[in-house]
Amino acid sequence: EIPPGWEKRVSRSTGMTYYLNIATKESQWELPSVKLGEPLIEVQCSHLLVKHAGSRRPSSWREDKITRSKDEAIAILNGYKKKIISSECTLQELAQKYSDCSSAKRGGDLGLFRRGTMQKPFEDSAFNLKVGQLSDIVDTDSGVHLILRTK
Ligand SMILES: N=C(N)NCCC[C@H](NC(=O)[C@@H]1CCC/C1=C\[C@H](COP(=O)(O)O)NC(=O)[C@@H](N)Cc1ccccc1)C(N)=O
Repeated sequence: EIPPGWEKRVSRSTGMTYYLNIATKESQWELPSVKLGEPLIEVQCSHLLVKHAGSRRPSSWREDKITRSKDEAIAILNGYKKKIISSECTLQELAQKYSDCSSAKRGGDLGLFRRGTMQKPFEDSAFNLKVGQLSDIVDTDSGVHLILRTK
């Protein structure tokens, strides 16, 4: 059957069935195969980062000197999570406006990455998400994140 995070579509021009990745809007003819039990080599994620005074680099494109407390950053991120879960906004929309990471310009998209690239708490969360699944709040030296696995 179709793995989570994908949708079956019929091409209007050819009547052929194709598969659409709900999060990345990429499409492909072949049924996306989730080879169960195979080690997951790389994933694609989008994230929303809220930095705080204790972040390793308390500065971003949004704010030159970030002084909010970690508790405040967590409260802000919980507010964003509620909006995403209620479908009021998408993570991409909120990341574009509010993420303290340079990936904000790409709706938080980090591209495909392998283990060993991101900080451990981020990697552990990302590689445990199903495609289309949103993480809990993840704490790294950069700040606090929401992660959406898109591939
Ligand atoms: N694709 C890669 N190889 N990029 C290197 C990742 C380095 C890695 N980054 C992290 O673990 C966190 C989690 C996601 C973003 C991130 C941190 C910071 C923000 O925090 P700060 O460093 O100010 O503390 N954003 C980045 O790194 C951005 N280049 C991510 C990115 C942006 C645009 C396109 C692709 C990737 C690390 N080992 O520090």
